Amino acid sequence: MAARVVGRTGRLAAVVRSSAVRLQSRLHGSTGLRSGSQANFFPPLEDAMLPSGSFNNRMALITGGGTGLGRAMTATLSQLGAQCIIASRKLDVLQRTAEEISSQTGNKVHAVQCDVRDPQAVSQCVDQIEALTGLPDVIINNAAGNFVCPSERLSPNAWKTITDIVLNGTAFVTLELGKRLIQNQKGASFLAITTIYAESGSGFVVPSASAKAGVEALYKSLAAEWGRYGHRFNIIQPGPIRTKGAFSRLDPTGAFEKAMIDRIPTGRLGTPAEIANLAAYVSSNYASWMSGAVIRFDGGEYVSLAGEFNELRSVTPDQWKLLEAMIRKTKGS
Ligand SMILES: CCCCCCCCCCC/C=C\C=C\C(=O)SCCNC(=O)CCNC(=O)[C@H](O)C(C)(C)COP(=O)(O)OP(=O)(O)OC[C@H]1O[C@@H](n2cnc3c(N)ncnc32)[C@H](O)[C@@H]1OP(=O)(O)O
Ligand SMILES: NC(=O)C1=CN([C@@H]2O[C@H](COP(=O)(O)OP(=O)(O)OC[C@H]3O[C@@H](n4cnc5c(N)ncnc54)[C@H](OP(=O)(O)O)[C@@H]3O)[C@@H](O)[C@H]2O)C=CC1
Repeated sequence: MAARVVGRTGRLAAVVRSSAVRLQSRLHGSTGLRSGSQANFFPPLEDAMLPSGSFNNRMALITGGGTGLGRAMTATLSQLGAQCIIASRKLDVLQRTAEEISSQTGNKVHAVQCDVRDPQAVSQCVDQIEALTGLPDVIINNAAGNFVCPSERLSPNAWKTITDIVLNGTAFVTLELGKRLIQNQKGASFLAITTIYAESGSGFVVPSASAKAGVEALYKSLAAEWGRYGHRFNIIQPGPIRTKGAFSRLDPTGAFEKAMIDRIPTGRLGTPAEIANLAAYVSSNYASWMSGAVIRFDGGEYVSLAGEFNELRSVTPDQWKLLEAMIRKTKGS
């Protein structure tokens, strides 16, 4: 009897070990067990979700709107009728994006140069915006900087650069616009784009994690304080969505993409159009009762990373039979 149990236990250990090996090999990029075919259940819809004209006569400022997710949000808002202003450091990039989007949607997109780390530049940028369109109804704080780096290799200036762009930049833009909106008794929707690890923290992107957590505290605090002025503050935490800006700095060799997709329950990355639809909804009057919300939009990645037992997804039905038999055999403690 004892020999039978030992034999079974040995076999079980072997199958579990081989599962672990397969799991490791998935993590390191060789052929995995999961094909990601569950992505077929979750096809992204790319067209604008809100009724056309939802943003007619509305002005939207999108920081970092020249590239990546900011560009997609600008395109969607513009398609829905908004007059957009995009602001960041590279005027040529902004102007190209503005022209491309304007020519597709027929709605004006303005390009304004601004380094959000510099409060004076932010103030001048808001002067320009007031002159161009008046104060905006929609503000999306999307500009960011990031790179993967072991924390022991970070210089003080590396820390300062990321936290200045992400936390101070968001604060300067939000406070400058907030004060002027309050003075003019005009309401607005503020949205900040953070990340799922703003909540958990993450090694190797510590300045970004710290600054994004600060942005979330800022937005939740102002949601409570400035509702009385007609301002809503919300946060979207995107999971991985392929953009040149993010992927070139966070996975420069592409070695981690497969492992990342394997841990996402919906089996795929998000798309810029999907986040643009969510940002448009949150910024629209359809969401006028939404304030102080933190919306995770990540295909399930966060809960997948968090659950201690989630690796058991790689246990096969046959292995489960053995595990269950062992568990059922256990009597007492
Ligand atoms: C298991 C792994 C999984 C991998 C997943 C991959 C994909 C994941 C997707 C999910 C993403 C989640 C969150 C994403 C959050 C983001 O914010 S992505 C957006 C990224 N976009 C950008 O960063 C665009 C803007 N970035 C920049 O302009 C620059 O990169 C920078 C550095 C942020 C700012 O530029 P600049 O002001 O010109 O700064 P520099 O003068 O170049 O540098 C300032 C100091 O920083 C030091 N530095 C710069 N790069 C590095 C580096 N790679 N490593 C270490 N240090 C660096 C630089 O040396 C300066 O410091 P010193 O003066 O002391 O030398
Ligand atoms: N892509 C992803 O998987 C994820 C992205 N995010 C977040 O989404 C947002 C957009 O990222 P993404 O589109 O991927 O990456 P991008 O690199 O394309 O976007 C970052 C933008 O920020 C602007 N920017 C950077 N520094 C400054 C500055 N000092 N002043 C003004 N603008 C600045 C850049 O423009 P310029 O260089 O002209 O200044 C750029 O347009 C960020 O907040 C990021 O943290 C969060 C989670 C996942």
